[in-house]
Amino acid sequence: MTVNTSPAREQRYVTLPARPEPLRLAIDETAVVVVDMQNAYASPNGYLDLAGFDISGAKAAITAIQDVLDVARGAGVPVIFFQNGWDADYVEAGGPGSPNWHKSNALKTMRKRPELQGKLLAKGGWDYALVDDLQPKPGDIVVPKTRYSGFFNSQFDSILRARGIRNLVFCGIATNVCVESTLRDAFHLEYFGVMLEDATHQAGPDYIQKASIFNIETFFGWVSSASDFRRAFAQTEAVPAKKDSL
Ligand SMILES: C/C(=C/NC(N)=O)C(=O)O
Repeated sequence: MTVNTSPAREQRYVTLPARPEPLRLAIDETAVVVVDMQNAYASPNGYLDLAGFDISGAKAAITAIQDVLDVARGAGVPVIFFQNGWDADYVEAGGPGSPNWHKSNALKTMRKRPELQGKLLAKGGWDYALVDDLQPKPGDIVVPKTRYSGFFNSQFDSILRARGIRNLVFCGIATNVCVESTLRDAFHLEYFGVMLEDATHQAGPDYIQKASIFNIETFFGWVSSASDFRRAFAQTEAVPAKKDSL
């Protein structure tokens, strides 16, 4: 039985300009991760907007992500969408025994405004849906999640390991919550995480975006941009397979 399903073949690499240093990535070991680009986080009258967060940067992030996905799909890089939320009865959100019940601003907003009950981040509803401008295409993967980190209680790690993915390119909303939480967990699980800063938007004031960027480039991973991602893939390097492995 042959266990390794990838035959020895040419390896393709890109060198992504990044801080604190450029990253040379094997394309076959890389995935793009789109975090929670749902109406809840990126549309007027979605959860973040209703909860009083400034979502004015979401439009620019959507445009940048569209460009990143265009490049990724063209290069055969897997695209993985996270979709954050809970069943319509909010059982998955956890009750008063869960810190999530106390910290989730979506749950708190619904308790404050009972007319919103059942609307925010509920599976099947408009708020939970991915935004129209970033709909998955055939071959993309959608991973539901119920907490900030995409690794927690989800299929994400198994999906990555089964495909030999080691490098994760992050975009989405919110930089300082689900993007950073997932990238931190990626670091602890030995994945290389890079965030495309202009393809993200924070939940909170501008300094929060800067704080996340500092954390990521100093402690947990690398920071690059959507335009550098495109430029890097325009200069793909092919390394022929070694003769003795043919
Ligand atoms: C504040 C918040 C952020 N989520 C995210 N996708 O980063 C939440 O879900 O409450």
